[in-house]
Amino acid sequence: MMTAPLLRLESLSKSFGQVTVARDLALSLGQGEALGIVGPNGAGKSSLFAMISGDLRPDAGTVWLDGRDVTGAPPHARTRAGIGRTYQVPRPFSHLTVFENVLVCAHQGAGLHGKQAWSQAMDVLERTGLADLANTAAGRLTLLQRKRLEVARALGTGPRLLLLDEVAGGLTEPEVAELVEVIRRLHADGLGIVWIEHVVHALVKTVARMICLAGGDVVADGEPVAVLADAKVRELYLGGVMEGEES
Ligand SMILES: Nc1ncnc2c1ncn2[C@@H]1O[C@H](COP(=O)(O)OP(=O)(O)OP(=O)(O)O)[C@@H](O)[C@H]1O
Repeated sequence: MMTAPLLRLESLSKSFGQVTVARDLALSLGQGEALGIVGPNGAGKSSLFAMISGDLRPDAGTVWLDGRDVTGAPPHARTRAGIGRTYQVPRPFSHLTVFENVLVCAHQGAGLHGKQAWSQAMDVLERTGLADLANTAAGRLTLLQRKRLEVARALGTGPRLLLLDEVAGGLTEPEVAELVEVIRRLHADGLGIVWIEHVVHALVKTVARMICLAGGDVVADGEPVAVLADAKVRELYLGGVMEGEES
């Protein structure tokens, strides 16, 4: 029997008045695949995540997870079904510790209790390099640590599909390299990943496939190097050089 794709978007459409964020969009992601998404500001990238995670209802079209139609499912049901996401603006519980923040996600997102929730949270802290900061209040973290915590909170919900929204933004080059290592390991462990990122070179080091979104549609889809060399993609970026690509 053929395995269903991890994620399939079929004829997805969404507009806010005159602004179209998805235009009959189709996309399929295999089990354990890592996909990068680039595209100019306002291309509809975050809106796409919102439609996958259930924060935004498409006007038309279907979202399939593991062959199941989840289009009508609310966000918490999609989290239970295996979709974990980060947000561009992280909002951890700043008065809670790093461990407690992830524990809440294991409890609420994955429905785990007691020892199971504890061991899931500890495992996630190890995988994201936050174990030494387990007892630090989230409000005291540096930007890199906050970005790691955002990934950790998404992982706490026990996803099979992880949606990363610009987690490398604002970091120094060595910090980007550290984050890339964390994400590469998650992917190597079999997690399906979709990563929206303006820091293009971080994507190139992590994913084997990239798409470029513009005007609510996929304008290029393929190997990262080929997508970045695509004439349509280069035209979308002023000067033809994308942020971070030169390094
Ligand atoms: N809830 C909303 N109501 C009205 N317009 C919205 C809403 N959400 C997004 N938009 C508009 O839709 C367009 C696409 O936004 P979106 O955040 O999806 O783009 P993006 O590709 O993620 O951009 P960026 O790279 O800047 O994060 C923008 O013009 C935005 O202003």
